[in-house]
Amino acid sequence: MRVAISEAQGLLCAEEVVAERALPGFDQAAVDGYAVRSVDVQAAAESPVALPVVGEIPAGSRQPRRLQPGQAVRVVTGAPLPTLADAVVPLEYTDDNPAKVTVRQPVPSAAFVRRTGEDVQTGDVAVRRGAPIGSAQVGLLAAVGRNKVLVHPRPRVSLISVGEELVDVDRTPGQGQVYDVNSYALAAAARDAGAEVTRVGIVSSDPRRLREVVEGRLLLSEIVVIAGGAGGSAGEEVRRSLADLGVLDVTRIAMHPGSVQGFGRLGPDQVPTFVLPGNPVSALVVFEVLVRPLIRAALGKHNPHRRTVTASLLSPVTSVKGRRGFLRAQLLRDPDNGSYLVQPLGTSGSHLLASLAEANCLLLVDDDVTEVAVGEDVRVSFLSQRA
Ligand SMILES: Nc1nc2c(c(=O)[nH]1)N[C@H]1C(S)=C(S)[C@@H](COP(=O)(O)OP(=O)(O)OC[C@H]3O[C@@H](n4cnc5c(N)ncnc54)[C@H](O)[C@@H]3O)O[C@H]1N2
Ligand code: MOO
Repeated sequence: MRVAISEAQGLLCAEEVVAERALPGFDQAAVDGYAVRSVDVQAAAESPVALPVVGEIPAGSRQPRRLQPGQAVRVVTGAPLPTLADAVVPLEYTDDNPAKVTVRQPVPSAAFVRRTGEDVQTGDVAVRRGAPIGSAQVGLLAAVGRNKVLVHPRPRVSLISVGEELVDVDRTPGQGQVYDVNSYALAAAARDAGAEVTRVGIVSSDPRRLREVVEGRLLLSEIVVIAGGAGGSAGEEVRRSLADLGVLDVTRIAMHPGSVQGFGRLGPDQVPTFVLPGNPVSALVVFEVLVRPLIRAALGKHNPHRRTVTASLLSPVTSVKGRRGFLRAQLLRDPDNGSYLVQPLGTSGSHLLASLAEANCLLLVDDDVTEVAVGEDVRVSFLSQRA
């Protein structure tokens, strides 16, 4: 997608931006002073040299100027250098006399001159394909005269919560009702991953209503996420109501938390659609493990995965046999030698959200491992710590 450079910040460049003009675009003064031929001021090493001043060139001057041997022209920073001049004498080396300037110190050729193309030459790649566009890249694009740039756009992600027990945080929950956590938490996670987010909120699991909402979102999304209604009879209902939009496979995945999940490619554009488990921790962890990398890949990230490190375990952990564990934990640094240590938070309940809020990493346990002892090395995946 081509966007205005003012909209490109935070995205990855999707083209090799070749400079069609040099930067600087012309030889120019780097300081306020006097443009001269350097040979004419060489003698200032022994005694001051006086040169007649034949004019002044402001920045942005369009008039071509020419210097005769033995003359000086007053210039300001950024002013085009007159032809024949090969150096600028800074004001500080002169008496700044506007009629006849006295130069007290010589300058070598090319001194205090910004040369054409010394920053970027015509034909150079100013911004590489895959480069993150930050303030410096936006500046460089402007400097080489580009007002638009090809980027990987933010994928549009829609987040829907289903569950008859849910109420929005704006309402007062009745007996047996709970606040909708997932659409808010997942919207935040999707935004953090770099997506453009639509939080649809709670949608009734009435089959026609759910189908209608999902069908609408499929037309406006690159990814659709439905949280809740993965397992049991509710899951069956969700699957049935979306059946004519495409194949949605609801199954068990060998991970904990978050075993029951669904995935399909729905609608005319085969939009990846996830059905995440309803338990808030499970929903966030499955999003982290399966949905986030898809968003990162869509953004053009070379490696869409989180950074992982090896850390030494501070308390023993147990994990469910036959399922890959993603345990909430705190990653620390050993104050003595800086090595990584990891403190598991000791909770595995998928409804215990406060412990996920405490965590800054997920401790990864292979599916064939059920126990890990203190002091053993484990793999740890970072979580976002951005406020
Ligand atoms: N007989 C079995 N029952 C369950 C199993 C199982 O293997 N056998 N697995 C449990 C696990 S683990 C999960 S996870 C859920 C998956 O089923 P659903 O995706 O249909 O989840 P729900 O039943 O709708 O909800 C589970 C739990 O989470 C609460 N929830 C749901 N949505 C939200 C939301 N948006 N905000 C806050 N809380 C939410 C919901 O109230 C439930 O307490 O199945 C288990 N049962
Ligand atoms: O599927 Mo559940 O998510 O393990 O909590």
